[in-house]
Amino acid sequence: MSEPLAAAPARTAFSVQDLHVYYGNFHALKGITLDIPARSVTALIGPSGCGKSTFLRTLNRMNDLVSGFRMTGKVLLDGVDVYGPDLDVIDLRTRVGMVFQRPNPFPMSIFDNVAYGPRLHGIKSRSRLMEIVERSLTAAALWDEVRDRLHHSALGLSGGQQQRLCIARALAVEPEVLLMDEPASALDPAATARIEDLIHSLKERYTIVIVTHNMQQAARVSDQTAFFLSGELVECGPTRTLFTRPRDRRTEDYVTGRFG
Ligand SMILES: Nc1ncnc2c1ncn2[C@@H]1O[C@H](COP(=O)(O)OP(=O)(O)OP(=O)(O)O)[C@@H](O)[C@H]1O
Repeated sequence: MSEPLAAAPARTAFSVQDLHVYYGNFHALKGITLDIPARSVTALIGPSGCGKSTFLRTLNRMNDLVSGFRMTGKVLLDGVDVYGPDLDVIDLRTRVGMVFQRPNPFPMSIFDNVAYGPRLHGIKSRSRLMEIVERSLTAAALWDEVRDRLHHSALGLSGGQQQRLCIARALAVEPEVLLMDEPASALDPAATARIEDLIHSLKERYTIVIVTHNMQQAARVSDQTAFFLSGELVECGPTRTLFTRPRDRRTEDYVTGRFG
C-alpha cells in the first residue's frame, strides 16, 4: 500500500520579517515576524493599543500618509516587497482590500457603491458592471436582500447590510486579500453571526486577516491566531492550539481573561 499523500502546505500570501513601526519616537511594532497563509483566516488579537491595527494597515500601506510613520523590515506579498521602490500602491490596494470597523458606504446607490471600484478601473459597460455587482453582492451574501432595490441609497440599509455592502464593494475589484479591522464590532449579534458566516465562506477564495477584540470570534472564524502585546508578537499558531495549549504564559493569561 502506498503512503497517503500529505496535504500540500498552504501557499504563503504575506511574509512579514522583522517589522518595526514607529510613529515619531513611539515604537509601535517591535520586530514582528509572521507568515500569513493564503486562503485562510488569520486573526490578530491582543489588548487595546498593542498594535493590531498598525500591523494590519502596514500590509496594504494604509499607514503611508500618517505623519511620523516609519517602518523597517520586510513585508512581502507573494514574495514581492510591498515597500519596494517599484511597487504601485494603487495596484497593491486593489489586490489587498480593506473593510473597516464602522460600515462606511458612500452616499450613493447600492449599485454605484459596488460599481465604484470597477468604474475607477475603467469598466464602463452597463452589462459588465451589472455582472460584477451581482457577483460581488452574491459573494457578500447580500444579493437576495437588495436585488429589488439596487438603485436605492445604500444609507437606507441596516448596519449589518451596510457592512456586507462594504465587503461587496471590496470584492468588486477582485482582491486576493481582505483586511478586516473589527468588522463586526459595531453590529448586533445576529448581524455579527452573518459576517462570521460570510468570512467562513470567503476564505475558500480569499486570504483574510481580521483584527478582533472578541476572542470567541477569533476562535470561531480563524485558522491561525496571532497574539500581540505592547507592540510585540507574543505567539502565533493554529487557533485551536493557541486557545487550548498556548506556549506563552502571557497568551494563556489573555485568552483565559486574566488580563486585558
Ligand atoms: N497615527 C498615530 N500616531 C501616533 N501614535 C499612533 C498612531 N496610530 C496608533 N498609534 C499608537 O500606536 C499604538 C498601537 O495602536 P493600534 O491602533 O495599532 O493598536 P490596536 O491594538 O489596534 O488598538 P485597538 O484595539 O484599541 O484598536 C497605540 O499606542 C497607539 O496610540
